[in-house]
Amino acid sequence: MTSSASPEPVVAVVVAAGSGVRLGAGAPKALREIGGRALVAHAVNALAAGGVTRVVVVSRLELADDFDRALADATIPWTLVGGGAERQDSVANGLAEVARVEPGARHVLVHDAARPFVPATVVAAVVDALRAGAPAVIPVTPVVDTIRALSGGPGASAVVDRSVLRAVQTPQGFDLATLVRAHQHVRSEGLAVTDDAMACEAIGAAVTLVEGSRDALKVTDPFDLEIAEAVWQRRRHLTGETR
Ligand SMILES: Nc1ccn([C@@H]2O[C@H](COP(=O)(O)OP(=O)(O)OP(=O)(O)O)[C@@H](O)[C@H]2O)c(=O)n1
Ligand SMILES: C[C@](O)(CO)[C@H](O)COP(=O)(O)O
Repeated sequence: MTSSASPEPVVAVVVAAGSGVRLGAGAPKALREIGGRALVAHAVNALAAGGVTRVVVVSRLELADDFDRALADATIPWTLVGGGAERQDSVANGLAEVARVEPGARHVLVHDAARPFVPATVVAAVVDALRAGAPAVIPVTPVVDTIRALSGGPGASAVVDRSVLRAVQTPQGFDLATLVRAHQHVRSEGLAVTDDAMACEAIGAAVTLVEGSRDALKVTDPFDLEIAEAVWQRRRHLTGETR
């Protein structure tokens, strides 16, 4: 007799509560539109295409009505919670909501709304590695430029071996209990982390790397928005999607 149990839910926290300072004046970054759809909606749909079944979107609550409209036709269920002063605080708020809406979840992804076009294959690779038992999984891409580290006096620098460097992306995937414990540790120790894998490493969890994609670029400044538009145009012509 084979089990017909449905696969376990895969929940994601989508962090969208940043100020978008580097992007400059205009609509909040997560609500900027490409192809008539907000970046946060593209990000949620990208996660759904990779197997995510529910999302908790962490936003600036004063923008809740705008997020409701932006996510009205999202392809999976979502709930909205308020963000915090730093990205790690927003993640912590999202994790608290995950415990409320999906109490049985064992795994969680954390994704930047600022990475709207992560390919489904990358999302699926993160989920697969989690299901294979990894406590923390991050997508990474090679570094393509020659890199120098600033060192010593003014103008001093030294080349760094780029073959051992990787650029880290999201969605990052975690054993949920591990990530919750990691964020408790970060908060109690007053640590600042720029991603959630750092938090898990701080409590000794091993971090597994999977192949990322340049399509998963983070929209940080106006140039990135132009690149993201080009990624969307390419996808639109390949898939015929109109939005
Ligand atoms: N307090 C914060 C800060 C960031 N983020 C989210 O974390 C992701 C990555 O952050 P970043 O690209 O730095 O976005 P911003 O912080 O908005 O950008 P900036 O630093 O230019 O203000 C974004 O989706 C952003 O919305 C968040 O939810 N809460
Ligand atoms: C989480 C992240 O996208 C991984 O590269 C990155 O650390 C976010 O940094 P930001 O300064 O909050 O954009």
